[in-house]
Amino acid sequence: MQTLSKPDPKILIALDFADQAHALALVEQLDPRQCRLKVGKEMFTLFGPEFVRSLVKAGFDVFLDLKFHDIPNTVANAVVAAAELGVWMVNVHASGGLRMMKAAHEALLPYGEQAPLLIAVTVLTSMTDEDLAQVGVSSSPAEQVLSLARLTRDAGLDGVVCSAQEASLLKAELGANFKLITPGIRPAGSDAGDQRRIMTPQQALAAGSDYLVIGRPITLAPNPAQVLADINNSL
Ligand SMILES: O=c1ccn([C@@H]2O[C@H](COP(=O)(O)O)[C@@H](O)[C@H]2O)c(=O)[nH]1
Repeated sequence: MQTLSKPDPKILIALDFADQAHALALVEQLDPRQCRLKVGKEMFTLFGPEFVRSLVKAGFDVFLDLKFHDIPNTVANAVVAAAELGVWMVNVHASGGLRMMKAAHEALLPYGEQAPLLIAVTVLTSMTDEDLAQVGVSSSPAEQVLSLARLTRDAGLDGVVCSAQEASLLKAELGANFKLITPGIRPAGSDAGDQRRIMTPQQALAAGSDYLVIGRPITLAPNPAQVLADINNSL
């Protein structure tokens, strides 16, 4: 008997809306086999866990992008709370340190196969050399991303958030199974906005990104479902 493998959509749509009805109108046009959804700080703060549960109930894999950064005990309890929501992926800040990341990883072990993927943010895709220098980091973004990605791997996490510009370096250094989630994706000709380390969807996938986070180029488009379909077809 032939077994059908579960679809593994590469695009994670960042739902960054101040209005829940607007977000849900977009979600209704989407198919969980074609994309996953990302809920970040804006929508979680406005609409809370109930909003996340409604997306999970509608059949979507949800990346809860709250970037936890706190003492180990607090972060461990926060990722457990995320697991209880049934999300597919959750994240912490790698700069919270090795002990913090290990505590988060260990807190999810009782969930076994049901645990969400646990990843760590390295250097925000909005940041340049100059931004890093202003917060006391003298390394380049690529050096800092690699150093934090190694720490993340040592803590036992599943992967990192980085820019696609660092993807080929990280795949070569950390191996194929260490997942790379890359925001800062901009289809050719679209506005970079506040993002600085950007790549097109096609370049990002070729460089080794596992999942592409795309927000405004899809959500602000007149026909978001068509833009999603066009990007998926181009990959
Ligand atoms: O380094 C990071 C980490 C997270 N993000 C988030 O991704 C989306 C990107 O949205 P766009 O509209 O495509 O710029 C957004 O929710 C960020 O909070 C990131 O951009 N960079």
